[in-house]
Amino acid sequence: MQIFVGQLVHTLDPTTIQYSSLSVVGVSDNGVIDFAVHDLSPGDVERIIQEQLSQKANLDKGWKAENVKRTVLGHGEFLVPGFVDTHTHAPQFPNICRGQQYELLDWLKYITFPEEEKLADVAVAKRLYNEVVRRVISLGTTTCCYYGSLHLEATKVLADECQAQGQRAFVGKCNMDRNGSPTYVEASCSSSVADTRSLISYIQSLPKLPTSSPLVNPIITPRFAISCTDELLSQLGTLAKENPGMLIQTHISENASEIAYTHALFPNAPHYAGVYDTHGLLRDGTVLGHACHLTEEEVKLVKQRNAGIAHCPTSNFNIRSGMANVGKYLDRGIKVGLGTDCSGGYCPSILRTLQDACVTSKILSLSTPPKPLDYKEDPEKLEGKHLPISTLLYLATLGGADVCLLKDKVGNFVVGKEFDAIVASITGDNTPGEQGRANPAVWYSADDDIQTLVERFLFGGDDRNIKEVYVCGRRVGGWGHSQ
Ligand SMILES: O=c1[nH]c(=O)c2nc[nH]c2[nH]1
Repeated sequence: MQIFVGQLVHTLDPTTIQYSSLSVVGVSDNGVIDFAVHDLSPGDVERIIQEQLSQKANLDKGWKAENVKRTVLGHGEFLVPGFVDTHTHAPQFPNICRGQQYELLDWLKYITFPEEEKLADVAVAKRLYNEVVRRVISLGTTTCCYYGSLHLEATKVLADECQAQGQRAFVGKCNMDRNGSPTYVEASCSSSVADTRSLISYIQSLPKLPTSSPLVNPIITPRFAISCTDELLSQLGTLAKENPGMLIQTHISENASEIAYTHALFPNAPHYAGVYDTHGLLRDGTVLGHACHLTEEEVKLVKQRNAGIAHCPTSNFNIRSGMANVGKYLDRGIKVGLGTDCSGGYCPSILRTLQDACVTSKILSLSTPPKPLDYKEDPEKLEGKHLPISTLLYLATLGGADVCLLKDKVGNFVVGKEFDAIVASITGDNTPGEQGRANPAVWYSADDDIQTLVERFLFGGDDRNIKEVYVCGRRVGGWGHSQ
């Protein structure tokens, strides 16, 4: 068992955040949160720990209290639930920061497809994916939805890396049997589906966590409607039907030219979302990347099907796609998480994505027409307002977990969930010559309360402020972590 003693923050729903200036969290050897007691005064800590340990010993006579490892956090340190990245492209990482001069369709043609093509070589995949997964973990992402390239063998390597480095992940091989480039497109619909089936079997054979949940999961990944023939979408719909609990990820309604092209390719579909729906690909566990320009009818359909949205604001700004109205989606009860969308997005950190989600909501709120003087604002509603800290942290953690159908497993520190967590630390020393873990954007003061520490971390933090990263109770990263 491990016990963490210190400050903590987590969310319980989109508008409920819990700060605790002193908590005790016990994590069993299988990685599950055994107890969590908050808002303690320092004099209570030892008594609470001893009560919990003796309860454990009473329940299990063979259990020994001497195997307990204690981690006591310092003042500028606190526990945050591990981040969930609901949308990123592992083969595109070498392109991070390139290509912002293009919009989506040209960006795919000139920047993205030529890079993804390189993954035909498994040696490239081995070098690249080791680095990608390591970097993503170092930024506090404990669960990640990865798009791979079109290649089966390279995508197996990506799954192997997540497994080896201990990251909870959903890994999919992109399906694309049309509208790629002459050298980057799948040979046929049948080979695309056959490779997808092989990848699913391969990933399902990887070892499980001590809780018997899988660490790495397959995810069905039709790249987007434009890149899939009707036949391919139908066959992927059949595959989805055969695997009712399996996640599906794709792009939707990202930019104006993409939407127009989709309508031209699928003239009989009622709208973009309808293309996926009519092929059985819009359901609970579908992760829709972007969703910047959904029509009212599409919003209703997404809610009806209980699909989730990966909000990718950094990418949406970078390649000038649009702004997703996350406040509206949350008001309608649609599941929403955050996606870094590298390399449309130029930063693999969910913290950066959270900051851009905040900016998106502020721009949308500034673009809302002024309200009449007698207008009564509904305090429960988020649409038209800037998103509060509670909602931003929710999107980065529990909201993402909900999108990935993991809400009952991870996303906050509720007893019975698996311990996916970050130990954040904002006490870096900025004295000249003492570079250490210093982050010049974060100003630490010994007077800071937990709310202030959290604000500083969310808006100024980076990997220098991510001291430890845990997945299912096992330390997998953070600075100072050796592999
Ligand atoms: O941001 C994006 N990145 C991609 O790789 C992609 N493919 C289709 N649509 C896409 N959008």
